[in-house]
Amino acid sequence: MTMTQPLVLPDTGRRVAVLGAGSWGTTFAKILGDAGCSVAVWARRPELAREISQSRRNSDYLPGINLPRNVAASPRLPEVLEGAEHVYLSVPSQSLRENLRIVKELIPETATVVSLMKGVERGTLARMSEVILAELGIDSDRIAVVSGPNLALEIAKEQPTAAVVSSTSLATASDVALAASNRYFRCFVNTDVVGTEFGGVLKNLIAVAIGIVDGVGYGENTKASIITRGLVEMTDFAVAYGALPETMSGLAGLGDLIATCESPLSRNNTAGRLLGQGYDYHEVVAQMNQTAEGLASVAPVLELAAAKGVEMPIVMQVAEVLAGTLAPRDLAPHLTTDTTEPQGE
Ligand SMILES: NC(=O)c1ccc[n+]([C@@H]2O[C@H](COP(=O)([O-])OP(=O)(O)OC[C@H]3O[C@@H](n4cnc5c(N)ncnc54)[C@H](O)[C@@H]3O)[C@@H](O)[C@H]2O)c1
Ligand SMILES: O=P(O)(O)OC[C@H](O)CO
Repeated sequence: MTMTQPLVLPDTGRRVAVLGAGSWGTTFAKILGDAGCSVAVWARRPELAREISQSRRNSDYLPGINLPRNVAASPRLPEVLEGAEHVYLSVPSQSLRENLRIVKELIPETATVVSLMKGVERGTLARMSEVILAELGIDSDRIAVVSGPNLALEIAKEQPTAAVVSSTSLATASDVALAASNRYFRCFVNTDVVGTEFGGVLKNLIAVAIGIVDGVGYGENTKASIITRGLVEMTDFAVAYGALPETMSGLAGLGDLIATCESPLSRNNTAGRLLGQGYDYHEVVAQMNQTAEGLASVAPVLELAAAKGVEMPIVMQVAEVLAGTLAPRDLAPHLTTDTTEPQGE
């Protein structure tokens, strides 16, 4: 039996913790480390924790990327969370609640809790910040969310981009933005938590639609129509839930929509492409070895849309393709329920 080494971190700056050592958790740990923080990462698998701490690598998720020396990992939650000023959460959305129940007593009393996730919980229909609020029972001013055009591997290669940090407290958002901004990653702040979170959730669904038509072999007109009409659906939905329209035309809305729809690095886009190529839902899930949040968020988003009377024809068609009741080649942006509606507004 190989022993796991104790977590050793150079005391370079403020201590933060990242829970989840997949593509985004590890990339965000690098962002924080390169911004000067001392970063403890929770990796469920001891061998991954060892690779991160000893080789400064996470070769399964981020091949070829070197992590800074102020990032180390452990499978033991108490030593990861000890003294953390910020706790960044990057596990699959559907597993957040069960994970919070495990870590609740270990999170330092004054820590800010930050969601890096882009999903809605099935069953409760809760956004990730709402799950955090419900499970931890902390003041909403201690909760922040991060979202934007943030494809992990590009950022891990230090290609410059930006993100939005949102919290009901501007001071909390600014504090997180300061901790997470570095020479290749710039954080802007706002207090529109609803819009920032829903932007990240909804663009995943449109990216699945783009992947589907890509897999079918349709070209740029179809994709541009879906992106344009998709942004309308995203905005109608988010505004119905209290978001500011400008959030949807910013980094957390349009910005992330473009990045995710255009990139073969996107897992949602990839899952859609497999559907478009004729694989069914179960075959796609079996082929994906990373989290494609859009697949789980379709049903809760449609439930939320129905509750507010918001029409989402593209998301509805994605649900039908997933259910096997619509052929991928029949997914089309012109299949709105009301063709007299002004298009692209
Ligand atoms: N990868 C990106 O480019 C990116 C960018 C921005 C946001 N996000 C969001 O970050 C979140 C995490 O995505 P990711 O890309 O890191 O996914 P991933 O699939 O790369 O990694 C998920 C991690 O969670 C672990 N995990 C799986 N099931 C778990 C469970 N039940 N409990 C605890 N841990 C579990 C996995 O072992 C893995 O380490 C998602 O909500 C995603 O939408 C991802
Ligand atoms: O790989 P995806 O589809 O989960 O997208 C990753 C990020 O959310 C892009 O901003």
